[in-house]
Amino acid sequence: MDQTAKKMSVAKAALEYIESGIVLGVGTGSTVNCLIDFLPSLNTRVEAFVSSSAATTKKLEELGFEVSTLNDVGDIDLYIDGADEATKHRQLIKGGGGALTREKILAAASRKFVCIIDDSKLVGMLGGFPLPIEVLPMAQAFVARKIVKMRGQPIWRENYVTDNGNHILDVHNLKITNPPELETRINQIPGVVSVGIFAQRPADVLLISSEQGVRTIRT
Ligand SMILES: O=C[C@H](O)[C@H](O)[C@H](O)COP(=O)(O)O
Repeated sequence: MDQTAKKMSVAKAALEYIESGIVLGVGTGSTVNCLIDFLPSLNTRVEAFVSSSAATTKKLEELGFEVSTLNDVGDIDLYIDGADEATKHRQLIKGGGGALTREKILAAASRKFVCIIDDSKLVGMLGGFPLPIEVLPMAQAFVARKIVKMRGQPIWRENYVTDNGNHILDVHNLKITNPPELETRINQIPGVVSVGIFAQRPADVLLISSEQGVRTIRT
């Protein structure tokens, strides 16, 4: 089973969580794109869609779905998104596709967050994947110096601008032994818009696809 097949199978498993009449938050990335491709064949009727990125909005609209803003709908019943890394405690690194800030807002506004990954992303400790941090462009060098003091190696994602007009630092070689604590510490650096550690609001349900099928870890 190749990685695309694993992404499709975990996306399909997430469809079971979509009930009629709900407000559905849709994440960003190749795994979520598989989910979006399944949506037209869904029998249940979603009341409203909220999107975490311009790319996801475009894909939903191309399939004929109307996309609402978070301000329009209030809270989200269910948020489905992928991740770059996940632990069995459902803590995540996200933002490989640069959408971390809007994803974090949607996750925080959701009653239930279902994260869909393939087994290559399940890790014992977060940090093997370079940690994305969205920063205000004028604070980029300042934040980078602060991160170096934390013993990380920040690399500017060149020629990339987020949907919010900001920059991304990808931080290599960080030992994330205490994810919620590091999430707070990085969030407190002036100029940081958000950090790709999702530990204070972890996923409620983690679906992991492998050769053996889809496994569920939940609260
Ligand atoms: O900014 C992007 C998101 O956090 C994605 O959920 C994450 O990068 C995983 O994407 P993919 O499903 O393409 O591996």
